Amino acid sequence: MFTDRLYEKAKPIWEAYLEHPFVKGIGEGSLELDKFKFFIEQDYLYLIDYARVFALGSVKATTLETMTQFADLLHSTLNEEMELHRTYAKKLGISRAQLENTDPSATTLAYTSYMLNKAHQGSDAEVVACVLACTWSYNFIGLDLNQKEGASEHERYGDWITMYASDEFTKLAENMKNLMDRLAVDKPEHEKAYLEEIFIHTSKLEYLFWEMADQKKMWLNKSNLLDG
Ligand SMILES: Cc1ncc(C[n+]2csc(CCO)c2C)c(N)n1
Repeated sequence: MFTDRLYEKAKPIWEAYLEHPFVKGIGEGSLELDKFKFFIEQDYLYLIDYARVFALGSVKATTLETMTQFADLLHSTLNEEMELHRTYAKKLGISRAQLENTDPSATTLAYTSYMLNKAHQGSDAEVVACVLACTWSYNFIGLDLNQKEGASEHERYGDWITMYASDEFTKLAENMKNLMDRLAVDKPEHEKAYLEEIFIHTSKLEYLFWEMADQKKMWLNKSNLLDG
């Protein structure tokens, strides 16, 4: 399967997610709230553009089945994924207006701009390659964290783990992998290599996103010259 090839290539990056202090902090329930708050705010902005990528997928789909699949993903992003963030934001004292008016960090801009660019330029297969690492890697992380005794019952981050490790979410990730396999199967090698490049770039951007949240980094690490 094409997605087996993608996984083999991305494996060192994906394994590094599990060792990342932000991800480990979610699993152990020890992550500082200010870092999680920063993540939720940036991720909300990310999700708005991510939803747009799914909308582009519906436009580019060549079968009604694929069109429906993208439309379902658009719906679940706006209503389930973003609802989890709205619920967390409420608990953290962030208003809805505040959520929508956050300034994007350099990493958020890089990631969303990259996905939108590749999705606009490409076909439905490139659209799936753009969004695959996000959905699949969150399920990969959720399932790993959920193996730890009591992790899903943690007061702070238990809901987060439960959502991404759920059967429903696992099925969503599986459906997306199947769609990638279906769309890639007849493509010539140079197109497969291009899809793989997008998958690796987005896998790296996922790592940068964890790093950004852990450091609460807007533009630069040590100076606030470019902030504000
Ligand atoms: C940086 C970042 N990457 C991936 C996700 C995960 N994610 C984005 S939309 C969606 C639902 C439909 O696939 C999921 C699981 C995230 N929240 N933030």
